[in-house]
Order: sequence, then structure tokens, then C-alpha cells
Amino acid sequence: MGSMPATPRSLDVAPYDALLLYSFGGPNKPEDVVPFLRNVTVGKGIPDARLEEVGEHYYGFGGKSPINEQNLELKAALEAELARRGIDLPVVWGNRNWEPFTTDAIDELERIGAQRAVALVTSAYSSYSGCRQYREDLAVVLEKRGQLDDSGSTGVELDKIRSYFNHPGFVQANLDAVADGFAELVAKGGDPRSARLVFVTHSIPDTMEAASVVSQATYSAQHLDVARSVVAGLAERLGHDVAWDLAYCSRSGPPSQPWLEPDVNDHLEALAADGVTDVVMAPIGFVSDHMEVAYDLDTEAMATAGELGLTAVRAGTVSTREPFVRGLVDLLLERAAIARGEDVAEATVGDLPPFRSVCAPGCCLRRDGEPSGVPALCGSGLYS
Ligand SMILES: CC1=C(CCC(=O)O)c2cc3nc(cc4[nH]c(cc5[nH]c(cc1n2)c(C)c5CCC(=O)O)c(CCC(=O)O)c4C)C(CCC(=O)O)=C3C
Ligand SMILES: [Fe+2]
Repeated sequence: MGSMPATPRSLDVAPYDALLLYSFGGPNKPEDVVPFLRNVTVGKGIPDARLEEVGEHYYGFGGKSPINEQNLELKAALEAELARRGIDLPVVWGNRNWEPFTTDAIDELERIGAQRAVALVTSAYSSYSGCRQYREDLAVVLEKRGQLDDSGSTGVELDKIRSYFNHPGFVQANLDAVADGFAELVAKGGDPRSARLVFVTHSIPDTMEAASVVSQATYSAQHLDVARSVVAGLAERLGHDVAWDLAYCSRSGPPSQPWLEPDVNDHLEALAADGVTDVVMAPIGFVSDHMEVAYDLDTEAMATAGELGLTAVRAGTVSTREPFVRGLVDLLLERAAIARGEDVAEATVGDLPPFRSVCAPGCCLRRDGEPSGVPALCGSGLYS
């Protein structure tokens, strides 16, 4: 992966007095599934048939998503890494769509006396779904609590760590996971030289993809950048090149609405038709093995691969891999230095710049040129 930029030297987290680990949330038991799906889809125009289908995915796993336990593991790993470096900073966990909800997390920040916290969202890429929606939910919840005015929060102040898809820690952890995936393929009797590496991420509507360019490069371009970095590192480790593609999973929305393609199942079919026999799927779009991975990849895409007679392996997500967790703490220190007005080197790998710590006007809207009218924190203005 070439030269790795040095980690920030200062261990100063001022002006922050808490880290908010901010995630999507998921159901813990069957009775949670419908209310959770209602929270996720309010005002989104997702067809009922799709919702029933997604509900079945959750019921198939006992009505419980693995995402909450995975976030607790990440929280524990972050706490351990902070302690290892001698950094004293409480970590508070909250979710947009399930318990502990955003408002619970803000209660907790108030309880511990936090004045200014920094949010780390469990989405590495920038788009409406991975960036602005998190920022909007923070603002809307503060507004409901009567803690928002034109200048932002009147309670605990909240900043955000930049989209970290091209941070060395995230890329390194993905490279390690893909290399492990290739080792598993070999153990299964596959041929790493002829295997196809299929990077996978969550599909989004084409309109959301187009709007995501304001954040410095589109959602798909961000993934291609990570993919190229991982492929370069993998070729070094394996001693030969590997052919690769980017495919998408978890499409929803009406069929009339175009979303990013190819779908991973269609893509596996096309590969098999082309004579490919071995595949490694790498879910670089997700930070842990939550339901999109457990169902859409491990259940559905693996079944497709089986029907096609492919030897297939699903590589791991970054989850609590050491380079990822270390990188997140580096990003926290970087963000703190930026908040203090210091000149910091923002580490990246690949061809794209470090993404902004304070989102630009019009960044990551749902659709191009359509301001939502919904306030959002951590940007250049509450309604920009
Ligand atoms: C880019 C992206 C990420 C990655 C970034 C990030 O991690 O944030 C992500 C993550 C996740 N998506 C998740 C679940 C769902 N996403 C849905 C719907 C949608 N996702 C979208 C995009 C994304 N989603 C979009 C454009 C929609 C259409 C509606 C809308 O415009 O918002 C729906 C509704 C039903 C359906 O349509 O599938 C569900 C249930 C879970 C929880 C999994 C668990 O429980 O383990 C997680 C981590
Ligand atoms: Fe989603």
C-alpha cells in the first residue's frame, strides 16, 4: 500500500469531552421488527412488498439483527484502544433507528456532563444515506428536544469525523480481510489466479448517487478508489494480479426507479456465463456483518453462487480489526486538532482527497439540487 502517513502525534482530544458512536440500529427481537422498519422507512416511499420481504429476512434470523452486538464490540474495541494510548474520553453509543435512540444518547451525553462531543458514524462513505441522513437525524432530534436554534445545538455541541473510506486504517483492514478471503478460497480448493474479486456495497438510487458528487466524489467513485487501493495491495501480497469488479446489494424502492447496478446476484450469473469458476466477495461498503451481509450476501448471494456451481467465499468486514480501530482513534485525534484550528496532515490512501470534516453546502442531498428543508448538523449551515 505504499508509504503509510504517520499517525497523529498529539494525544490531545480537546475540545471534545465525549465520542458519540452513531449507528443505524436494528431489532433485537421479533416484536421490534415492524416498529424498526417503520422508523427506517418513514417518508421514503418503499413499497409494502419490499418491507414485508425485508421483515422476513429479519424473522429468518429470529427477529434479531447482529448489528447491535457488533456496535457494542466496536465500542469496547474503541475504549480499549483509547485506554491503550492513555486517552481519557467516554464513548456513548446511539442509533438513528433503534434503541439506544439518538435522544437516549443525547441524554447520556448530558448525564456525563459533555459540552462538545464528536460523532463517529458507522458508515465509511459519503452519500445521503451514509452522511447527511445521520446529520439530519441529530438536528431533528435536538429540535424535538427544544435544543436547536439557527446557530445549531443549544445543548451539547456536536461535530463529526470525516467520511473515512480512504483512511489508511479502513483500507488496510479491508486489504487484510480480502487477503484472508483469498486464503480461505485456496483452502476450499479454489484458484486465486483465476478467481474474480467482487467488491460489494449497498445500492442507492441513481439520483442519490448523482447528488453525492458534491461531497468531492460520488458514492460509487469512493468505492472504486478503495477497491483500487485494496487490489494494488493484494497483488503485492499474492504476487499476481487479480481481476475485480464492483457490484451492489440490498436494492429497495420501486422497480421503475433506477438504482446502482449490477446487482451482485446478476453479476455472479454474468461471471459464471463468462467461465469464471471462483469468486471472493468483499463487502467493503459495510463496517460489520450486519443484516445486509448476513442475508443479502451470506444467504442470498451465496445461494446464487451455489446454484451456479461457483466456489465462493465471502470476505470479512473491517468490524474490530486492529488497523481499523487504530485508524478510528487517529481520525478522532485528527478531528480534534482541526477543531483546535491546528494545521494537520489528513491521512489518505488512493486518488481522492480527504473528505471534509464540515460538510459543504448542498453536500449529500437526497436528490440533486433539492434541499430537503430539514436541518442538518456538522455542515457549513443548518439549512445548507
Ligand atoms: C448506503 C446505505 C447503507 C450503508 C451505510 C450505513 O451503514 O449507514 C445502509 C446501511 C444499512 N441499511 C440497513 C437497513 C435498511 N436499509 C433500508 C433502506 C435503504 N438503505 C439505503 C442505503 C444504505 N443503507 C437506502 C438508499 C435505502 C432506501 C430507503 C432510504 O432512502 O433510506 C431498509 C428498508 C428496507 C429496505 O429497503 O431494505 C432497511 C431495513 C442497515 C441495518 C442492518 C441490520 O439491521 O443489521 C444498515 C446498516
Ligand atoms: Fe440501508
